[in-house]
Amino acid sequence: MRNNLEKYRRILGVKEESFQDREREQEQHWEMYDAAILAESSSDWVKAVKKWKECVNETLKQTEECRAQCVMMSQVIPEEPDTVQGLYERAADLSLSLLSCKQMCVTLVSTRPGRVSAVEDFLPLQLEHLHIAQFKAGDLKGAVETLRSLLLFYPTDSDSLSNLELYTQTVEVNTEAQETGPMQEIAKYISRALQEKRLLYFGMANLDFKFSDPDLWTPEDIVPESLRETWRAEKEKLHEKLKQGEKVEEVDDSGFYAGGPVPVVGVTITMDDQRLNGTNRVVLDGVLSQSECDRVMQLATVAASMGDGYRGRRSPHTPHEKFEGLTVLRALQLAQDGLVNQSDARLLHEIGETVKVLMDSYFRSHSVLYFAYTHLVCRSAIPGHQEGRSDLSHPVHVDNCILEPETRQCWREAPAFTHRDLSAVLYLNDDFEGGDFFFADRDAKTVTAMVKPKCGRLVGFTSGPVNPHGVTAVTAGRRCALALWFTTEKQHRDMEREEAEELWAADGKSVVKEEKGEGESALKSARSGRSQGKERSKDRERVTGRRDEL
Ligand SMILES: O=C(O)CCC(=O)C(=O)O
Ligand SMILES: [Fe+2]
Repeated sequence: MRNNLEKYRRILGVKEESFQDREREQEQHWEMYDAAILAESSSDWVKAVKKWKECVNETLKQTEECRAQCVMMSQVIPEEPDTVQGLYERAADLSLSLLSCKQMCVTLVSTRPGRVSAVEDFLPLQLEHLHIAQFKAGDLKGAVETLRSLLLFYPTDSDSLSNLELYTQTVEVNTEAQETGPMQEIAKYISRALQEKRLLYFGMANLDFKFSDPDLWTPEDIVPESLRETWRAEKEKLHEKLKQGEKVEEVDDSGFYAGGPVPVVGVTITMDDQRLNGTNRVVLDGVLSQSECDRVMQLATVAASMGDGYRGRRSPHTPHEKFEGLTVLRALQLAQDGLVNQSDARLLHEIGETVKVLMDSYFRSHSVLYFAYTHLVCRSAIPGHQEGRSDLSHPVHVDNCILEPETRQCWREAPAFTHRDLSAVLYLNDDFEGGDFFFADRDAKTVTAMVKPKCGRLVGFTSGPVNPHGVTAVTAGRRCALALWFTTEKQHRDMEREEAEELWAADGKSVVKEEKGEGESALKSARSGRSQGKERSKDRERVTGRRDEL
């Protein structure tokens, strides 16, 4: 649907005003939510405060709009039910249904469009983030107000109580700040919710009304005695489920198993799962010789200056760095135009073949592996833009799903490249500052392992939720790496790579260079080992799948 909308937008004569995206209007709080998380990840606390406040207000607004819809719907009187009900029962049923509809708005508003599960405790979660951001931004009065609002949801929460003590004892807090009460809107929200819940639970206990409470914070004393035992048991079950979710998440169900052989002469395993504190991760050294690194670096320099930047954007991740990318096909086209050496363009292609052999062998699986996307990427620090910088060169992410650090969930859905199964990054140099690769926990904060790039070092891992990762800021110089992704889904194989191979084949040269004992190459055994060139030319059919890119 979204893709179609984009297509219509591009049709000649269609103006932006022709579109009114009603769905987007209902998604604004998610945009604010994402902006707030982003601001937090770069420690921009002032912005985070602003975005969290907007998010809380928008969430309350969306809730009101949803509740108004319930009122509209309730004005249509349903037909006479089959069951024989007295007038009072019927009236009670209708008004309880209205209340239940209003309560369900919590679930609707806290479910991202296109997803099935709601973010539990959505409003308390936002308040939790907000008070921390306020504290960090130095707005202690705001932090006290937000924390007191959060305590209305969970009055006995020990973490919140000790935070409150910390905030109110901080020297800079004046009496006015100390006496700040909770936000009025939140106080009203809670007291209205409690009134409604009381009636709904009464209906459950006495009128056989069915109601499923969308909140985790509902206090026990709201629930009538007769329902308490079942209520407690259900709550216990829910907590158990949430805990289970946390436990199983570290199991990699990708179907890949680290620990296979490394069948390339000169390549050694430097770090395995154990050294990298995780699952399905590896660091290999000796994949490229120094002169190979130099040749690819040279290619990057020439090609980048030819303007194959990152689709006109300076950097997709940070304004403090310049980001340049080059694909195999683009390298070949530049070679055909005589702008770079044919042999260097070909080297880029061949390195990919070696990496594929290594990844395929080390991460054992029953599936056939295809290239999904390959590009050479350089990140350069922009001089004069490094002072006081606290962001990352590449924020913590997972390659094939959208990581939501607050809930520790990872959503395997667009715009993530969901078909990516294995990721590999092959480094080319180390003459820059910063730019370390790191694995992180799903909270996107706890670093579990660091890898320092250097020529010929390859970091490989499964592309799913067990392997969140990022890159620290490049604060001086230029850091280049060849990033490769592999897929087990044939329809998502890299058609651009095949196009490049066709061009080479048309030139009367085989795609994979024959082994001639080039002397310098650490790539020897691999390149001849596993070429799928011939196989590819057989299945030439066009795929309609989305073109892969960064
Ligand atoms: O350059 C690196 O070290 C990692 C890059 C990365 O994670 C990515 O492009 O997805
Ligand atoms: Fe990545």
